[in-house]
Amino acid sequence: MVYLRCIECGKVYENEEMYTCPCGGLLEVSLDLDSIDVTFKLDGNNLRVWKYADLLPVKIKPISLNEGGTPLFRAEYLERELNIHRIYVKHEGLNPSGSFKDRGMTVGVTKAIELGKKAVACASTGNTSASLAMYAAKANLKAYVLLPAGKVALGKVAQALMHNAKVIGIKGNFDKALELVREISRQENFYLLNSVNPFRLEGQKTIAFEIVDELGYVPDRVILPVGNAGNISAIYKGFRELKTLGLIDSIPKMTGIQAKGANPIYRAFVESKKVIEPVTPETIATAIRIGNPVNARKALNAIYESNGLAEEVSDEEIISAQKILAGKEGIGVEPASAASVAGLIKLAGREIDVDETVVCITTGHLLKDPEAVIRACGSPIEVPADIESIKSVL
Ligand SMILES: Cc1ncc(COP(=O)(O)O)c(C=O)c1O
Ligand SMILES: N[C@@H](CCOP(=O)(O)O)C(=O)O
Repeated sequence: MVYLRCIECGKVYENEEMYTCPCGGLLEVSLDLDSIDVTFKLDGNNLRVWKYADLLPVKIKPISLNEGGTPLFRAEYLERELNIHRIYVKHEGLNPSGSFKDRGMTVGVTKAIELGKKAVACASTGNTSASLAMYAAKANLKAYVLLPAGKVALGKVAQALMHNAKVIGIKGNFDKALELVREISRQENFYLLNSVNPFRLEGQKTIAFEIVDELGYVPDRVILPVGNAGNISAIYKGFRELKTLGLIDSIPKMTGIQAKGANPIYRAFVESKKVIEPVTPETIATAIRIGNPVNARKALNAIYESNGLAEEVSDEEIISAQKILAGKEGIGVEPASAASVAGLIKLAGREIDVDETVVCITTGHLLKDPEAVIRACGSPIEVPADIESIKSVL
């Protein structure tokens, strides 16, 4: 049996079509882990989201585009430079739409079908909309997307448009778009697929399952960028479930990295608070340009309960980490994704010991934001079409 449980008042609901508790608290899916027969093996084989179907709360055949199974790269350059023995990068940019959101959408869109919904909707800084549009197309559902106009990377808008979503830009930031889409979804009976939807987050918890599956053990620390804060909450839940099932015996320190200009969770953490003060967000990492993260409470719980931490990084540190990943490790990520590695660089030698095993999650692909690349690297050199001219710039 699947229930939704309020993380604030503990009340439990059988109604699957709720996003928050009447008390205002966030809901999470509560699985009866004692009665689930776990048939998958954490043996490193057949990695993909639906390998873990025993722990995914849907009853019908999934709407799937073969999401998950992303590589865990050893980051040897960073290991040498930072003097940390084992650093891995889990490249979620290699999911079908180019971000980790696909893990959530395969479950969320399947749930939409199960509930008999005809349309899905989201607010987005870009990746959620690209993923929503792709999975809605596959499921033959209508998709509606609200974006902060002019603040979304071009690759992501292109994806949402081509996959047939109705894309609406608003003169406001992501937080405003989310407020609006929540109300519109209520009025129009759209299934809301932002991370306030607890079923979507169930898909994202498979990142934790895959890390253990691929590595063969539990890392000491997982570092990831934090925007609306669903992913850190979902991954932590994944580790918690494996521990409750007796499949692992420790949980990594969940380490959330925010951009300096969009850092409410970092601010709450440094003041040991459980409640955030929203900020007006601004950062080059548009994917995490979020000032009032909806999952802040879940994320802060994940950080405190796992003995993790929150850190902030500047836009310069983000771009520098993006260049190191691309130029030294061969891993192409969008700016927000590089925040995890920027955080690692900042915390190395301070908070992170030399013998820790660290997994950094890179959340989105380099090609999502080509304009950021040109700003960081400049445009290609142009020369006349002759050997001498080419040689002169080698
Ligand atoms: C590329 C990328 N990285 C990180 C994040 C932050 O994830 P979350 O909102 O789950 O904290 C997002 C979206 O929010 C994203 O698109
Ligand atoms: N970066 C996100 C912001 C929305 O987050 P969500 O997890 O609540 O959907 C995006 O790609 O839109």
